Amino acid sequence: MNISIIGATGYSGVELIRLLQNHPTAKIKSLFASSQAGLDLTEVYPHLTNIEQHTLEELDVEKTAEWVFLATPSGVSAKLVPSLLEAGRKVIDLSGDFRLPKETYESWYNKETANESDLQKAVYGLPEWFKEQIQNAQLIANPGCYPTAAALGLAPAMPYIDPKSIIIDAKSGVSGAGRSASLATHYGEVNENFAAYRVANHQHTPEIEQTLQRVSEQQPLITFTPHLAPMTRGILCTMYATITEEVDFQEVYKAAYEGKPFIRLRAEGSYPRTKEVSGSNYCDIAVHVDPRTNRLIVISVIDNVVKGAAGQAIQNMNIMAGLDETTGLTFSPLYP
Ligand SMILES: NC(=O)C1=CN([C@@H]2O[C@H](COP(=O)(O)OP(=O)(O)OC[C@H]3O[C@@H](n4cnc5c(N)ncnc54)[C@H](OP(=O)(O)O)[C@@H]3O)[C@@H](O)[C@H]2O)C=CC1
Ligand SMILES: CC(=O)N[C@@H](CCC(=O)OP(=O)(O)O)C(=O)O
Repeated sequence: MNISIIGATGYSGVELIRLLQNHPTAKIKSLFASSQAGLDLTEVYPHLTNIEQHTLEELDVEKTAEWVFLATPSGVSAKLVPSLLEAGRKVIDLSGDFRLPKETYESWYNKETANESDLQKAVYGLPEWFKEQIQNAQLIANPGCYPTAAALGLAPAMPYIDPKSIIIDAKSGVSGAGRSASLATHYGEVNENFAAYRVANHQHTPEIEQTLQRVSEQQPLITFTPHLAPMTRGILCTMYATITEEVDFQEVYKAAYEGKPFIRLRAEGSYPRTKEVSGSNYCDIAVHVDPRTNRLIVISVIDNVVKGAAGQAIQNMNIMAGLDETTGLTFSPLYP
């Protein structure tokens, strides 16, 4: 399987490079960048010295291989994907451009996306819930990092909770914001610091609602509050919802995720931590029930650049290619 990565110099791009090294049938053929095109990969990432030898190229659709991963900022793939599909490529887009209906995307991202007919071609790549559709897709909209952690954590509970009562309190490491320098992610601003951001207007809100609606008969209305935590990798979501039907939630989750290799349902009432999934494609989930408030409380953790981006993208590629979905992804988290 010959691979091209567009946006290879970003954090998700370089994570794709790391993970694809463990893949038995994938081979990186070309890496494309934008402002850093023309440099050797090792000039941008010296940790890959003697491991990957590539010159970063300026994008040319003709030069892309059969499998294309787009790890570019929002707005870029909306323009590139139509010509990649036209050229017969199989495309996995890590950005938000193909995840939402046009109007919803444009109002939450404040930019234009592709036209309706191209948007219709995309399959939402959350394998634990949409594997069948992914098998036949030519274009995957790889889920966002927060939506992956939140939807995997809440989906099994949807029939038994009030969909309008959901509160998602999420914390992300700084790599979620990408590699470009910014004041918000500057060491002096993030270290020993902790803050909420984009309260009531984060672009992942409609994506989480859309997924929870697709996996149930419910119309959720969520409160989603992201926070920036002083760590490099990881997302932890603590999620609250009012219980409408008393069931054994541990059993409900066990049944929902049986045979799903990357979901690790932890003991009821336990406390998954971000380091326990760091560098891996696992999503660890624990359910708690608070009888005093009649609320379900779910904790879910992922590595934002692996299950939240590059790892999930490779899981999708495996499914599209008819391989076992775990191919090249069965390594342990990096601990401590
Ligand atoms: N970081 C994360 O945890 C997650 C990220 N994502 C999504 O994945 C995508 C990539 O994110 P991330 O890796 O963090 O981003 P980075 O900012 O780290 O990297 C962006 C990459 O895109 C390239 N690029 C920038 N502008 C253009 C352009 N106009 N045309 C082509 N290439 C361009 C850059 O190239 P150069 O260096 O040469 O300028 C760089 O390789 C985003 O859409 C993001 O939302 C999704 C889930 C999680
Ligand atoms: C910590 C941090 O800044 N995280 C980013 C995650 C963005 C992302 O993944 O963007 P998509 O919308 O393309 O999925 C954010 O909150 O915007």
